[in-house]
Amino acid sequence: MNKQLTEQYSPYLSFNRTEWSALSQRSSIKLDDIDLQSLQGLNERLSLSEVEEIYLPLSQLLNLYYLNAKNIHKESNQFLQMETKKVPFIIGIAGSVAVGKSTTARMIQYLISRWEVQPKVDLVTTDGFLYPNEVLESKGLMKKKGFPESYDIGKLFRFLSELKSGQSVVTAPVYSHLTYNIVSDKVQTIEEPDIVIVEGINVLQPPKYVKRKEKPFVSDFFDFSIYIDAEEMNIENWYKERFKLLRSTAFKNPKSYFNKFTKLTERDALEVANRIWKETNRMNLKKNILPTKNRADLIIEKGEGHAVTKVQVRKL
Ligand SMILES: Nc1ncnc2c1ncn2[C@@H]1O[C@H](COP(=O)(O)OP(=O)(O)O)[C@@H](O)[C@H]1O
Ligand SMILES: CC(C)(COP(=O)(O)O)[C@@H](O)C(=O)NCCC(=O)O
Repeated sequence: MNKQLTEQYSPYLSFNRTEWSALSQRSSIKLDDIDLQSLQGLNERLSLSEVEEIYLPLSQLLNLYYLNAKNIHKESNQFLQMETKKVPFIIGIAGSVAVGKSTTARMIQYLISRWEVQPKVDLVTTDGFLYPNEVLESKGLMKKKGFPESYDIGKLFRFLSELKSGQSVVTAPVYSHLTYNIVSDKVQTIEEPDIVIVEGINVLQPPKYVKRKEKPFVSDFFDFSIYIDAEEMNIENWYKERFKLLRSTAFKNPKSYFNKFTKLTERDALEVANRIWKETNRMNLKKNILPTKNRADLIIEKGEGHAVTKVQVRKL
């Protein structure tokens, strides 16, 4: 099929970088109104031109979806003669380990908080819904961290149901990348949010590990979902670069689960990163994450240096 026909039958509208970044001019949110230092503080590698050209238009599009969702919520409740409770707009962000989900989520959180309506926007990562290491060990799943079976998906459903039923205070469990485990005595408290961003590798996955078939998809609770994608080679490099960086920073903390790797030579440490990537993260990407890409409302394709090359938006 030629390109034009493929696009005609695709459920997505496709924008190359030039087309998408031209939308930046149409955005009512301007980079001048944004505290650039705070934005850069989110991730020192973040290029501000990338924020302006790619993430400002994205934030503007999310703003349209948000305002419309608020309207339809109010009007349909009036029609159904139901009380209109404050219910948060939920954005899901999916993609491989190391593709940039947390960075993108923090950036979107920041940009949303600068909207004229100044919504209260919270960010939750699904890491917190992993089973604690003790449980993973007993189930023989330590090398399958991040695979569907390593998450307490029932707990994630309960959390999302509480949010979507308008419960004013909701708590989420917390994961520490330092100890590589759930922090049993800590929770993240979310109070009266307008928007919640739920970021994680598993957020677009089907409920295949739930015994009762009638369980919903995690994404049934989302008002908008984003999948971040890149060539596997790039993601692997980003994973290894991050591993190298952490080795010279966070891993040095004696409390770090990975502290033992600081004692290895650079070559041996990279060998470990290589093994973890191949045996766990790459396998998970191929088997469980990439197949969920076409469930997203918007797909971001990234190339070298995290530069966005293409954005696809589901046709309405
Ligand atoms: N837009 C971006 N520009 C530059 N570097 C980025 C960007 N997004 C992510 N990174 C870098 O890529 C690596 C993986 O990003 P991270 O957000 O931690 O991924 P994930 O949450 O998907 O595991 C990190 O080292 C991060 O600094
Ligand atoms: C906890 C995670 C599954 C979550 O991934 P993230 O949402 O941070 O991309 C991942 O960071 C992880 O620990 N994967 C297992 C193998 C590894 O140590 O990378």
